[in-house]
Amino acid sequence: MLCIGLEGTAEKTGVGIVDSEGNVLFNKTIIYKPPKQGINPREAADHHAETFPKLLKEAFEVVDKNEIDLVAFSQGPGLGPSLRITATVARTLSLTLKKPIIGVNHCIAHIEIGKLTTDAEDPLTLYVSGGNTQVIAYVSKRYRVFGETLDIAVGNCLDQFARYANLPHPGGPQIEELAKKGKKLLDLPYTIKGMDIAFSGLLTACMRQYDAGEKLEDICYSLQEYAFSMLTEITERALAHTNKGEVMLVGGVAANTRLREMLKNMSEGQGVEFYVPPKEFCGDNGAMIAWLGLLMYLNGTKLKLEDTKVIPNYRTDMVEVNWIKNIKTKKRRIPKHLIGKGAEADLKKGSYLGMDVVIKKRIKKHYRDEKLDEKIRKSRTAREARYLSLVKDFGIPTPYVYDVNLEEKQITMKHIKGKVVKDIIEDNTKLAWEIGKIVGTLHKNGVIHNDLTTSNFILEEHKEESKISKMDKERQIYLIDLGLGKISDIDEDKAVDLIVFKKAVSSTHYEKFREIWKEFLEGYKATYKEWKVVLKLMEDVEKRARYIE
Ligand SMILES: C[C@@H](O)[C@H](NC(=O)OP(=O)(O)OC[C@H]1O[C@@H](n2cnc3c(N)ncnc32)[C@H](O)[C@@H]1O)C(=O)O
Ligand SMILES: Nc1ncnc2c1ncn2[C@@H]1O[C@H](COP(=O)(O)OP(=O)(O)OP(=O)(O)O)[C@@H](O)[C@H]1O
Ligand SMILES: [Fe+2]
Repeated sequence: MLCIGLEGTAEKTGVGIVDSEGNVLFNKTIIYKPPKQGINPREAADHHAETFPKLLKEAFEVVDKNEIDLVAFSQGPGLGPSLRITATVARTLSLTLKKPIIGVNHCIAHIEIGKLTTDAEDPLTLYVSGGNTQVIAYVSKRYRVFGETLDIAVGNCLDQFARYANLPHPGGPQIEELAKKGKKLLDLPYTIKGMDIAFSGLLTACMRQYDAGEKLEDICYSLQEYAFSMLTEITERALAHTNKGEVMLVGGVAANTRLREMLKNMSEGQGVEFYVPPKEFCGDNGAMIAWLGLLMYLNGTKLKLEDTKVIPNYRTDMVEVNWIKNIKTKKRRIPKHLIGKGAEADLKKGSYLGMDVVIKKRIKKHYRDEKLDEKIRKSRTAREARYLSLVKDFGIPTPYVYDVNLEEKQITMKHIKGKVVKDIIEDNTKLAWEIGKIVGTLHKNGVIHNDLTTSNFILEEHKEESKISKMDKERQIYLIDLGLGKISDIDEDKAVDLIVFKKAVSSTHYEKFREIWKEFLEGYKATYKEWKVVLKLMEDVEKRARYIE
């Protein structure tokens, strides 16, 4: 069976033909070069209208058009005008050839072509391009987004900086070349919120450095080091969270050698495989649309012509996956001598003045520039120790800190005997109410956690019944992992704290998401009286990173 795929979500026009065995018979992409002020959606759409007929002619010179059995097109996410032209061309083609039509999700197409062209089977995927930045994993019948950008995509950040510095579009490859000649690491913002990330602060800071006359090579070097370390870190965080055994890098920015090197290095450190598709299949292309179209069609998806409307904000987790059947899942393994291995730290049991303790050591990350790595690990260790003590004063249970060693980047704290809330919350959603209360208390006191997930709460175990006094009967939930915490009374910071938690819950506890989120909000509202402002802002921030018509 042969499928022709049309890609046209933004400024690239792509046509590909793939057979049901996964052989790519034709694949060509033509990029629209935008004027200096950036992509104008109408002009990008005009480019598609001119380019599709040319590409189709070429494709049908390689494969007889009468042999085509299926027409697939990118239905979203993307720019409205571009998507509409692509859909129109696809409808016309389907009617002319009298063959069925199928609309596919562009982001998932990037992942599936990656799986086709590498040995990856069930990877955690970092998808980085001009329009998207997401960390995605397949869990329980859907591709779920564990982390993503809260503002602009990384490719967009690179392209916007390039334009500011008078470099041609697309900026990514230009910056990569210049970065090779840069040596000095500038001081720039490094923004991580749980498994989410933000780039606009980094972009503005680079523009200011350029205005101040810093060498362009050094800015490019620093921009790459910061942006790619941040991306590698959120991927590592999602890896520690999902325990997947493979990492894959896809999207246009996957062409970058430095980013590949960092992710490979991180994957080795976590003992998992790393994959990246050949360059032809990293950026937008028609073959990926054709291949996903085939997978869906052969597994029963049929689309009526009236259902071919474009979906500009088509989310990765909206797609019901029917083509993944028997999956061979590899798992990340935690070394035996540790009680836990997070994204940042190794956790070991120990003893301190006769007490049971946990030693949390932030280990060196060899993928990061050495100076940047030292700075991050030191400041987070100091911060975590400080905040664990600080929030105790608000009545929030945290493990007692016995010792802090900044040289070793190590904290010795009380060992909380119990279960991580992530493993038990689905059977006891009321725990979310308690978490809401803890977060409400933090916010009331002007503290932001910045890494709220159900892995960062521990429910203390019951002591032996006979030894329990009345007061002890109330089991306590302990808050841990405060390395990203900060003092702030800014409502937007509080809103982002909730977004981070919401996303962690919706990707991890999808079946109980509504109940957990409802309980959480009730606990939060009961504790923090300014909740209304925060919830309103949450909606605004959530909208920011989406495509709009
Ligand atoms: C919605 C869709 O249209 C959009 N497509 C897209 O952004 O094109 P893609 O081909 O996946 O990626 C282009 C981006 O990839 C960057 N890029 C290309 N080569 C690069 C390199 N060597 N280093 C860094 N970035 C690079 C470009 O600067 C540009 O931002 C997307 O996938 O989000
Ligand atoms: N004081 C403690 N007592 C008992 N177990 C703990 C304690 N601190 C951490 N742990 C265990 O170790 C795991 C990882 O700890 P933590 O989240 O602090 O590390 P991390 O590297 O910062 O993780 P992340 O991947 O969230 O960044 C926890 O989920 C928990 O299971
Ligand atoms: Fe793309």
